[in-house]
Amino acid sequence: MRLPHFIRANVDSILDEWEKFAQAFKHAEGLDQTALRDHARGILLVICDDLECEQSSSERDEKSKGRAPPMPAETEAAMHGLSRYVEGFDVNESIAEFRALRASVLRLSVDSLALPSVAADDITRFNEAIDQAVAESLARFTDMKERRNRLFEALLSSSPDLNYILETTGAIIYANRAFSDVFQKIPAELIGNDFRSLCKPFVRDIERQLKSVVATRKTHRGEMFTQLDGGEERAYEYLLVPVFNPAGVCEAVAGSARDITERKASEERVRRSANHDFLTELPNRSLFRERLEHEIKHSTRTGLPLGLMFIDLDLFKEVNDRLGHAAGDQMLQEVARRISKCVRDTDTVARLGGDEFTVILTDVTLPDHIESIAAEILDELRRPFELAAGEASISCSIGITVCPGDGITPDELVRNADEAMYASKNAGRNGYQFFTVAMRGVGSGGPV
Ligand SMILES: Nc1nc2c(ncn2[C@@H]2O[C@H](COP(=O)(O)OP(=O)(O)OP(=O)(O)O)[C@@H](O)[C@H]2O)c(=O)[nH]1
Repeated sequence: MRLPHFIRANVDSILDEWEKFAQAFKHAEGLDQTALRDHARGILLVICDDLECEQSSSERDEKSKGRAPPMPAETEAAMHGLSRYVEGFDVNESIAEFRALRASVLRLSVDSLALPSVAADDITRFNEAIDQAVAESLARFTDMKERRNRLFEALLSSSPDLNYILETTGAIIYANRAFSDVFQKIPAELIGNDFRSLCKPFVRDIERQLKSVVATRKTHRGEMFTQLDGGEERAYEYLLVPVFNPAGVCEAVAGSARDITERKASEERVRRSANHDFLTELPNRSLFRERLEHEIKHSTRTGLPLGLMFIDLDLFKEVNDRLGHAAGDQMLQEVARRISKCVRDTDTVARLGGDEFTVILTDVTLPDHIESIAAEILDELRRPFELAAGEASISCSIGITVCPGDGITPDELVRNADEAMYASKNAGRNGYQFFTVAMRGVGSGGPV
């Protein structure tokens, strides 16, 4: 009996035997019998057709050297390679399927005593045909794999994010274009380099995080601010992700980093605009309240008094009326600068709105300190203002209260300073007054 006839007559038994083996593959899980068997049956039948054709001695020679005549585009074996790629098989599993198929055919043909009558030539040709099928299947499989690699490479290369893969020791396995651009290299130059040697400014952090990702097997997320390319400082958010081999061992760490400098700057602008006055860039009313509460607690803790000043420009309306609103704005900006110059960085100058400013003086060790700053502010504001629309002069009225002497809550202190400022206006402007109990209820007393 010829081998092709044996295979055709026993194809189901051969496939039953083969299937027991093929089902054990990790990636065969979830595949039904039809999907698993389809190509195996097809491949066997194609081989049978081939064995049944006469073969010249030169064809036999070529085939035995692995040079079969060119096949049509999609042979059954090539389709097998494509399916196995899509189903997620690995190369070894794919090759093992063919070995098992060969073994099943040969063993069953021996067991059923068909062998003595099977022509030796059929066996040789069968082996060659199986080798040919392996080659076709693998060619298609690797073709797909290479294509996928090419596409992933294109995807990663075109990404503006920095993408890279590291050995667990820190050596670079892969770096995309954005990553290598930052270090002013081409990607190939980076392969094999130790990642830590590129990132000197934060080498300790990276070393610690790399170890931790490998040890904990968990993704690490972080943000860093650095001058990676020696230029201006930039902000990055980054991920370090452990990559596991099929045995579950962490074999590499995949990293990506995104430049978030612009986003951070815009968040900072939003944060500032919520807390700062647009015109003068000083803290606004809400930040002033927050700082005052904070400084009262600080004063209670340290036992050092705190001074609060309310400053209102005198007859500011006349500047607006004479030189225009824009000139008034310019004066308010300059007033903010001049007041800020009179105090320490740790003090707070705020604009509550209109022509009203406040100053929180912290850690007042000498009682005279507040008075001398008030005098300095008065002097500063008395100096003429060179505005775009012309020269202008102004003065201001200042009300002062002290914590804990005059009060210990924000509301009390604000009311006191406001009333003292009104007392100063009433006393003829261009001066300062400390709060006294006698002033209570005389000023505007509005809430701040
Ligand atoms: N240019 C400009 N003017 C403002 C702004 N906010 C408020 N003003 C003006 O500031 C002036 C404040 O006037 P008031 O404080 O009521 O009175 P004043 O003229 O300063 O007089 P006294 O406070 O009584 O000394 C008003 O004319 C407002 O229109 C601003 O952002 N820019």
